[in-house]
Amino acid sequence: MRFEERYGEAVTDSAGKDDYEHHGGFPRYTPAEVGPEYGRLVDALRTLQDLAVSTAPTPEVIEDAAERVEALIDLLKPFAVPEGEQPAGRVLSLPGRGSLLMLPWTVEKFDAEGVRSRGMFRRYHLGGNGAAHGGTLPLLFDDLFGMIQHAYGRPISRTAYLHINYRKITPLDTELVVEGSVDKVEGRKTFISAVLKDREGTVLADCEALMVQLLKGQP
Ligand SMILES: CCCCCCCCCCCCCC(=O)SCCNC(=O)CCNC(=O)[C@H](O)C(C)(C)COP(=O)(O)OP(=O)(O)OC[C@H]1O[C@@H](n2cnc3c(N)ncnc32)[C@H](O)[C@@H]1OP(=O)(O)O
Repeated sequence: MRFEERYGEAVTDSAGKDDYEHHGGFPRYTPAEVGPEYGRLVDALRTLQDLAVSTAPTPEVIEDAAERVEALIDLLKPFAVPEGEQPAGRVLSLPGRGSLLMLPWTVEKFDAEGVRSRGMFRRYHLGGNGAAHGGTLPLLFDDLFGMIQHAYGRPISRTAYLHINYRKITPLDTELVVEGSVDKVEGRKTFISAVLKDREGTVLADCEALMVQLLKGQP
């Protein structure tokens, strides 16, 4: 299957084709085929996360909610699968690639020249005084860097360091854009940088990182 068919319209012909023989001990990740019901579930769970950290229900409602969540756990538990087989994280067309851990951002450019993603930090990501938690920005950048590596055609690598400059407060519920690209490659080392901006183009944070290509069997 052609690369762009696997990853969708955000991908252009210049997207790299990496070699899975050099992915250390990582399982082979392939895009997941899911129906619209999967995106619906992830979206509902994200709203639930927002509500879980922003509501103060009565004890009766908390009891009721706990029972319903426990029922949901019982429903899903029998379908547990090993890493690499779950759709979460493997659906490029969904916000956060369908993973609840990732920021619910949507990739709009994915090629060898770089990756751009757009989205919002939500109530779930609150740090204090209306701003995104400082720890959520490295998550956004680190995941973006993984995609940049992939789009550039580099084998899966581990982040050796990640340096963030927090330039301005990152607001919640505001559309933002993050974009980055490979700066240089030196043997196993890939140097990547990216910038987070608001819609007016104000830089909120910038980040640079070193990713080191894994050796055969390296975890
Ligand atoms: C289906 C669609 C999916 C698409 C998306 C898929 C996304 C998937 C994304 C998955 C993404 C997953 C992402 C994650 O999971 S990132 C998870 C967080 N990162 C880690 O857990 C990494 C832990 N560390 C390690 O494993 C090792 O330290 C690594 C592997 C990084 C290097 O240990 P290794 O023993 O192998 O190599 P080396 O030490 O000989 O170093 C090699 C070279 O690098 C240079 N160096 C090293 N460290 C630093 C440093 N801090 N500053 C400056 N330089 C540094 C070093 O000087 C040397 O340079 P040189 O002397 O050769 O010039």
